[in-house]
Amino acid sequence: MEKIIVRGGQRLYGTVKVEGAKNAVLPVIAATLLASDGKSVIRDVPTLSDVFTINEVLRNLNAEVAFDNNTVVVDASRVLKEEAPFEYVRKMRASVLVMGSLLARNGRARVALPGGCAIGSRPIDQHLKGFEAMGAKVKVGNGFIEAEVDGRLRGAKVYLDFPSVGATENIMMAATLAVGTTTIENAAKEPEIVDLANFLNKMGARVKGAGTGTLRIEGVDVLFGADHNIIPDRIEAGTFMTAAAITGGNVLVKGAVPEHLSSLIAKMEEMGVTIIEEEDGVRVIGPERLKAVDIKTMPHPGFPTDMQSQMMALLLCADGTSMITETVFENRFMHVEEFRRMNADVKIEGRSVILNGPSNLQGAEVAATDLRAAAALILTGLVAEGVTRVTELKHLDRGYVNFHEKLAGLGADIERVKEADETFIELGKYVTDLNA
Ligand SMILES: CC(=O)N[C@H]1[C@@H](OP(=O)(O)OP(=O)(O)OC[C@H]2O[C@@H](n3ccc(=O)[nH]c3=O)[C@H](O)[C@@H]2O)O[C@H](CO)[C@@H](O)[C@@H]1O
Ligand SMILES: C=C(OP(=O)(O)O)C(=O)O
Repeated sequence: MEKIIVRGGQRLYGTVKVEGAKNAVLPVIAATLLASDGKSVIRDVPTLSDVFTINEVLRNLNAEVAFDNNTVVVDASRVLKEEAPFEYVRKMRASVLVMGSLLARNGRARVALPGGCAIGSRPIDQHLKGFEAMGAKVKVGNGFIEAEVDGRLRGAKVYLDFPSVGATENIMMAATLAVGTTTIENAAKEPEIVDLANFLNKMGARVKGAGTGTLRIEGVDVLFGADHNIIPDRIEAGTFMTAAAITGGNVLVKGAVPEHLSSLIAKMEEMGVTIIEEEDGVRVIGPERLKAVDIKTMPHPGFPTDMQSQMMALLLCADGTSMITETVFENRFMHVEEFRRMNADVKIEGRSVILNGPSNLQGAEVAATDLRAAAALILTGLVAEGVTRVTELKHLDRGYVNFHEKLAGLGADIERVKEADETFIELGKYVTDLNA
């Protein structure tokens, strides 16, 4: 078993560079399946386990995929298969994003039911509602969702009950090759939706309104491979901004796009953090004392749920009482119990969490419950007294490239070890002490 070991007490200084966005690259790679002609070249791709998984899903569907030097090249011009099996969907829910492309290309898609995960039940009813509105027949059985259409999908009006990111993406991809025009009302407005729309338009699609609540997609007959650079990861950027703030440090987060981070910047400023927009990123200077604030997660441009646990780490260090309300996922507080193991004064009340800060944080052995919780526990370890050991790093690797190395580059006392290595290191220290 691998662990990250953090010894608290170092302020972070320097520059850290963000990678391409996980949540942009996964739908973009799924969209490459729409190109029956030509190769797609996707650049600034982070080397995350989720990217390896989506690449495997595509290979399994008979696409040719190469991944080297942060660049993914996809040739999806061969006849595609139609099934995404459970072994991939189980590893990564975003595998369901191939459904829209497959349905549009093949007229048929069969994808394993994703089921729930650590942050909520996460149904995909809104995705399916969109496909049905476009003329697909959807059947659920034996652990699979099957969608099929006679001939081509037809443009339709789709109203989403909630501005779901995945449903907006899946329906948008399906609509690009439909006959006629599709409108998606109450669409998600996340920067990753805009990135996907830009990629689709480069492929020859006609998508308008990305970034607003109404998307209009005029179907075309054929799409072509295209060349695209993925936007910077606003959640990775926000995580490093939090690392700077929590340690009272001074860090330039290179590549952070302020317009993608406006709710986080506003909340950090309310807490007394200095944020300076520089030419190539965002500089964060942590204050001596942080102020308590209330936070409610919302769809973009509201406060992102993917920053909720990192912000919880920061609020544990603030003076006074804070409240965090989670409105996007019904069960995204699994990390609270882990924070409590670090002596955090935090309790859950319904869909909110109440924090009385500053907590007298102490190092402990804690387990990551999802990828953002993994990052948040490590951030807490940066300021806790003593040693924090974080396990279940498979979650971290889904969303962060070389997280501990980037933090070490900023001055954190952090290492990643295998359990056997740790015993060896401890033994080494013991022998050194004996010899002293
Ligand atoms: C790969 C990716 O991009 N993941 C992001 C994406 O996930 P994802 O696309 O899964 O998130 P959604 O926006 O779809 O989900 C938001 C809420 O809507 C509900 N819902 C969603 C679809 C549906 O058909 N029915 C339904 O009820 C979900 O259970 C959840 O409670 O957006 C989330 C919300 O910003 C982020 O936390 C994830 O990091
Ligand atoms: C919840 C997240 O991702 P996913 O939707 O891929 O589980 C996340 O990135 O925080």
